[in-house]
Amino acid sequence: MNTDYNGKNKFKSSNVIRSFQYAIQGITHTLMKERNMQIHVSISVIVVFVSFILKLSAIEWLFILFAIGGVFALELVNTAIERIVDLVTKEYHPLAKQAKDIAAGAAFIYSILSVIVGIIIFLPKIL
Ligand SMILES: Nc1ncnc2c1ncn2[C@@H]1O[C@H](COP(=O)(O)OP(=O)(O)OP(=O)(O)O)[C@@H](O)[C@H]1O
Repeated sequence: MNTDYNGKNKFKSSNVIRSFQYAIQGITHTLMKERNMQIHVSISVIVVFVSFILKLSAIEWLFILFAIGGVFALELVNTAIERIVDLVTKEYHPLAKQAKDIAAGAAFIYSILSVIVGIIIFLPKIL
């Protein structure tokens, strides 16, 4: 294990800027490799564009931004869990399936919630 007696990782960054760079690397990797993330980004661009056109209120913008940010964040966590599972085993294992499916379930629930938020905000304006 790459940890000392304090549980610190020997790869741990001591530099805040470098930590941000690693986070951006993680986001970029997910954007390049995960189809779901690419779909989220495409939909988010359209949603933000429509939000500007429809001149949302500040509260409506907050809901939209939390919906978009939450979906991105959960997709990143979901991808991280997929990577860890694949690191641990390439063989079929029921716990590997549970871990991946539960993480996917979390992302799915937030996506559904975001769609509902979108319907509540946009539908009355469009009708
Ligand atoms: N090692 C494994 N053991 C058992 N089941 C697995 C294992 N790896 C993946 N699975 C299952 O196979 C299915 C497909 O998994 P996969 O890793 O391709 O992710 P996914 O659900 O297609 O997500 P994404 O499209 O985001 O990559 C899921 O139900 C997952 O739980």
